[in-house]
Amino acid sequence: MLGHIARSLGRLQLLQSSLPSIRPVSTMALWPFSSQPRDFSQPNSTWSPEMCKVYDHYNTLCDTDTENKERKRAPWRKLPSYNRSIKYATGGIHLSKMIKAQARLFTRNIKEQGATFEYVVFVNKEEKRCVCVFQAGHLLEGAPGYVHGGAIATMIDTVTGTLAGFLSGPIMTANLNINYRNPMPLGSVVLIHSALDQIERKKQFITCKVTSTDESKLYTEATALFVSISVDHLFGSQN
Ligand SMILES: CCCCCCCC/C=C\CCCCCCCC(=O)SCCNC(=O)CCNC(=O)[C@H](O)C(C)(C)COP(=O)(O)OP(=O)(O)OC[C@H]1O[C@@H](n2cnc3c(N)ncnc32)[C@H](O)[C@@H]1OP(=O)(O)O
Repeated sequence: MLGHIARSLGRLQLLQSSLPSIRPVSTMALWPFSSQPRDFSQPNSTWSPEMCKVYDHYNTLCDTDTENKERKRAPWRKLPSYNRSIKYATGGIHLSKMIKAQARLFTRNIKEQGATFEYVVFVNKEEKRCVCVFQAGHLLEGAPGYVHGGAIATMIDTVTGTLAGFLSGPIMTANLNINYRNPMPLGSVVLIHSALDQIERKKQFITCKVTSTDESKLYTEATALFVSISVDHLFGSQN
C-alpha cells in the first residue's frame, strides 16, 4: 500500500514541484530518525495467553527468513503497524509534514500498552482476505463491562480498510454497515475476518465478521465500501 502511495507521489507533478526532493529512503544520506519506527503490532507484556497463542498460530503461517537468509514463501504475511505509516513510505516524510504533522493513527495514539486497541493484522494476498487478532483494553468501555460499539466500528474500519488499501492502494471509507449480534466483554480477544467481495471500477466491497478465537461465537458482522483515491484527494479539503 505504501508502495502505491509512493508511485502516486511520483505521478503528481504538482506535489513534486512543491517538495524539496524525494529520494528513496534507502539512499537518503541523512536518515532523520535515530531508531527504527515502532511496530505496534509486536507482542507485548499486556497480551493475554490467548492473544499470544493466536498470534503464534498465524505467525507460523507467514513468510519467514530462513537461517541462510532465504525467504520461505508462505500464503500469509504479518503487516507492521505504525502510528503514522505515511511517514515511513518513500518520500513520505515530506508528505507527513505537509498533512497535519501532529496527526497520529487513531488506534495507535496511546502510550499505555494494553489500555485500548491491541491488534495485529495478517493478510493472505492470494485469497484476498485478512485476519486481525484484537484484544480490547479497559479504556474501550461502552455498556458497563463491554466494548463500545464505536471502538468495534473503529477496528472494523481499520481492518477492512487495511485489506482494501493492501490490495488496491490509497482508499477512503465510503460506507460502513454494521450489525452488532452479541456484546463483547472488555478484555476479550477476538478475530476480525475480512475478505474482498468484489471490485467495481474504483469501488472495493469488503465483508467482515468478528468472532471468538475458536470462531464459535459471532459478535459482529459488517460490510464496507472503499473508494480508491489519488493522493491529491487528501489535499482537497485541507485548510
Ligand atoms: C488514504 C490513504 C490510505 C492508506 C493508509 C496508509 C497506511 C495504512 C495505515 C493504517 C491502516 C488504517 C486503515 C484505516 C482505514 C480508515 C479509512 C478512513 O477512515 S477514511 C475516513 C472516512 N471517510 C471519508 O472521510 C470519506 C469521505 N468521502 C469522500 O472523500 C468521497 O465521497 C469518496 C472518496 C468516498 C468518493 O468520492 P470520489 O469523488 O472519489 O468518487 P465518487 O465518484 O463520488 O464515487 C465513486 C463511486 O463510489 C460510489 N460511492 C461513493 N460514495 C458512496 C457511498 N457512500 N455509498 C455507496 N456508493 C458510494 C459512487 O456512486 C461511485 O460509484 P460508480 O463508480 O459511479 O458506480
